[in-house]
Amino acid sequence: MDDVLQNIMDHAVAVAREAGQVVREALCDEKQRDVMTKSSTVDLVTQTDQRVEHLIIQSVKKKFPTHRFIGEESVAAGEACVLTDDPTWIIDPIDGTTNFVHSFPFVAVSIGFSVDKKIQFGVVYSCLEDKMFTARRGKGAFCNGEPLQVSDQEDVRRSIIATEFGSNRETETVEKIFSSLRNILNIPVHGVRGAGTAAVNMCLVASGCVEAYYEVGVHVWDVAAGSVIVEEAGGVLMDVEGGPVDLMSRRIVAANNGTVAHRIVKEIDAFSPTRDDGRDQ
Ligand SMILES: O=P(O)(O)OC[C@@]1(O)O[C@H](CO)[C@@H](O)[C@@H]1O
Ligand SMILES: [Mg+2]
Ligand SMILES: [Mg+2]
Repeated sequence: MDDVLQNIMDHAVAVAREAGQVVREALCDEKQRDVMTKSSTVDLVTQTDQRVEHLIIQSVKKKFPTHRFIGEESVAAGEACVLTDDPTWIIDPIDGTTNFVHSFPFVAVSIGFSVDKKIQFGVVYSCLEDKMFTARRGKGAFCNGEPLQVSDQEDVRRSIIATEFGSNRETETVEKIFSSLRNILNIPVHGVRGAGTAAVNMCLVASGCVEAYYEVGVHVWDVAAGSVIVEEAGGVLMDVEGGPVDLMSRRIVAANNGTVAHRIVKEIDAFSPTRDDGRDQ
């Protein structure tokens, strides 16, 4: 299985690079950034998202015809979002579509690969920075081939915390997001940041320049690849209420260590969006 998995991962890296090239080219063409909307007027999608997901899935199907897929835009088009024990590619063709539309320079192709419902490897290609983040379970995390290591900071007061505001603008949700943010700022922490993509935020944790990232409202395709990259860089994952993380729950804390993660959890005003797999929370 070892060599087989490496072969699959090599293909993921190659197709992520190819997809990133398409995204970079599309950035120069207004038409390919024309905006459509999904769950809300600020949940954006472009034909480039759809084109890139199609490219990745077709390329994988040719080489690995029995594998399954969970792709953001396929799910938006009505496909089921179900994780089975079968080999499954979990794809966000463009993580940071809003950034892409505005040429804000953090845009990633995110590919996680799961077997037995466990993420085996993750590939995040931050294509405008030309940074290829990779991690295979048990084999370490890398950026452009250089090993990654989380920050050794234990004191949340000396930390940078990353989060996002998401695309749900219902009053109650916005209130909760700001309540968590206020609590965390008031700890106080050195700063709060957000790249506009969950995948890149997680790679920033893995790289050691951000101590923790948390968000309620992410989807499995935003965080599948990043989850193994964080863990392989020495970090930890947990639910926003401190229990074990569940990638379908749309809630995540990714941190450099348990001390920082648990401290952040204390300040999060948690809520439970509808799960990606439609099961009860
Ligand atoms: O829609 P996209 O561009 O793939 O996802 C981007 C994003 O909005 O999704 C997450 C919330 O769903 C955020 O972390 C992130 O900023
Ligand atoms: Mg995304
Ligand atoms: Mg996306």
